[in-house]
Amino acid sequence: WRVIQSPTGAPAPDAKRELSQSETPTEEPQLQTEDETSEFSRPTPSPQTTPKAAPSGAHNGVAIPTFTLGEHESFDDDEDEDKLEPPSFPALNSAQRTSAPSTFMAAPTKPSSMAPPPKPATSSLMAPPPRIVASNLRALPKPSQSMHVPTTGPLPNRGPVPTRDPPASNGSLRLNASPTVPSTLKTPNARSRVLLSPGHSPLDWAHLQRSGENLSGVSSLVRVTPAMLKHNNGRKGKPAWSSYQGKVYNITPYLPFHPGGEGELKRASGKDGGKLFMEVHPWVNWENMLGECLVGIMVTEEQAPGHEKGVLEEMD
Ligand code: HEM
Repeated sequence: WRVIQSPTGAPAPDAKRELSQSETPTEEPQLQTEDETSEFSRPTPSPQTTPKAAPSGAHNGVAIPTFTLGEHESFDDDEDEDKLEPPSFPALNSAQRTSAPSTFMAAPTKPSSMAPPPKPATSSLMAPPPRIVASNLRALPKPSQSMHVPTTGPLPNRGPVPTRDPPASNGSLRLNASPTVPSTLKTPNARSRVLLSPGHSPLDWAHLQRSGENLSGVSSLVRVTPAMLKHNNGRKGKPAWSSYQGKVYNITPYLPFHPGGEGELKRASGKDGGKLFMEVHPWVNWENMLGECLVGIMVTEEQAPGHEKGVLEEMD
């Protein structure tokens, strides 16, 4: 534990640095001087070199060697590198040091009794860092060329904005809209909910669907021809049917519950309402909303048996 003390009586590295800052020696160096004299039988060192050696490494006569080595490593580029003390290990009186008197007795130089700390760049366990050459640096894209995201103007190759915006209120505007431009962008009033009459909230509709009431208007599922669908357009007391993805629904009971208003919903009467529906609110689950209103499935005229016509005439 005395290995931190220099055999030449030179102060420890910390003491060197502190001395360079012109600090006044204290009483502690006296203890250090005595210790060094008895240990190495050397004359009392110069007062210029001894005073601050004790505070940095000796506490109650015990030097702490651990940080001394670390500091040597961390100050590789320090201008005082050549004046550094010998390493703390092995101990000054160890067999290793006595077998190498040249390094032990010589003036403070780079420690030769210990292998120098490995440098990461030359370690065999780590691949050396890639060389950075000027040509590589020039090959990197400039931020203004490829990394820059334009903040104004149209985004290239993105296509039209999908119609997942809030629905529009005026269907005629959407119908007149250009097919390449989202209709919702041209609609002045993008969202127009109607004021539903009392007892016709979405929750009321949910209750009605679960009530068991026949909302489809038919006793069993029927095969609906295009003519049948067109006929049931909600006019003149006829039910309003609308098809969606090959299924036909009776939208009549839902009309007063439709948040977009009866007028909007009636536009899908007697025909395939899928296109209109998807233009306005593709996020709405049609099949869940109108599950109890299911009338049947779409078939061709040839596929329609005669009794379906009977059902149609019944409803007329
Ligand atoms: C036939 C099946 C349909 C069902 C089940 C249905 C259901 C709904 C629902 C649940 C909402 C509220 C949406 C929300 O809260 O985000 C809504 C709103 C609306 N629907 Fe429909 N709809 C149907 C058909 C249509 C059709 C065919 C049109 C237009 C031609 C339309 C136009 C609107 C409009 C304008 C709104 C109000 C805007 C809004 O609430 O954001 N709906 N519809």
